[in-house]
Amino acid sequence: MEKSKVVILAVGSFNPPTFGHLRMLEDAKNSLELSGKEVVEGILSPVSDAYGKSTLIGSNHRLAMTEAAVKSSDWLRADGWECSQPVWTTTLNVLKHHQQEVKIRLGPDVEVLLIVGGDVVETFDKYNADGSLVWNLEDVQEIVSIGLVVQPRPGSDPEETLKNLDFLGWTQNVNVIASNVISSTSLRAAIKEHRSIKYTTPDEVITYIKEHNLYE
Ligand SMILES: Nc1ncnc2c1ncn2[C@@H]1O[C@H](COP(=O)(O)OP(=O)(O)OP(=O)(O)O)[C@@H](O)[C@H]1O
Ligand SMILES: NC(=O)c1ccc[n+]([C@@H]2O[C@H](COP(=O)(O)O)[C@@H](O)[C@H]2O)c1
Repeated sequence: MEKSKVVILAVGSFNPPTFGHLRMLEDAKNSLELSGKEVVEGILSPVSDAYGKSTLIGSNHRLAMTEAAVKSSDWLRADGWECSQPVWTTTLNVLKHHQQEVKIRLGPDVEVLLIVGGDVVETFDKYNADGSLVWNLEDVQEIVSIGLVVQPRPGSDPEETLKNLDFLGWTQNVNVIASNVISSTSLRAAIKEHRSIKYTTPDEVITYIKEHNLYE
């Protein structure tokens, strides 16, 4: 049977992009592929300057750095649509934009899944200073019904937030993957199981390991 094809979308500041962002995407790809899906692309979408976070540097720099960050990847790409918008776009609408674009470019059956770190999930039920919710819960519900992948981060407990939201009856559709812990043991295990170790160690080390068939 043909595997279902998916694209993973990561939104955020990328101010600057880090190995943490890139590992999050590699881990999500590994996890989705273990569950029988084919991951055809990963998109990193820097937020527009109009998001208004005081620490944000210009999106021209954040997009250029994100493009540089994915240069050595054969499946990740930076996308400038969101940051070229003059107004801030909600994450649901960024997701919908890519759903439409991917259907045209890669085919009508290719799904787009959002990936976020645990810290973002923790903001799902939080309020802004003006008393409004940070996220519209209907947006979160729609994102989750499409399919959400979460990677916990140190100090975040996304499962607790999801449990609190579970009265809404839809959070079972969230795929919480293992957090990103880098150790030599975890790299040896990943190599044995044919999972990616990219962005855990320099590319030169990965090439050496491959050339010498180490840890197989
Ligand atoms: N090390 C990491 N592990 C898992 N997810 C991560 C990691 N670093 C970033 N992310 C996730 O990547 C997405 C984009 O994050 P963003 O660019 O806002 O980075 P950030 O590290 O949270 O930035 P800042 O420190 O400026 O708030 C978010 O979903 C965030 O949770
Ligand atoms: N309601 C929403 O759609 C919503 C709310 C807060 C953050 N976000 C997104 O989450 C990402 C991370 O934002 P923060 O760096 O503020 O956590 C950004 O891409 C931002 O656009 C979306």
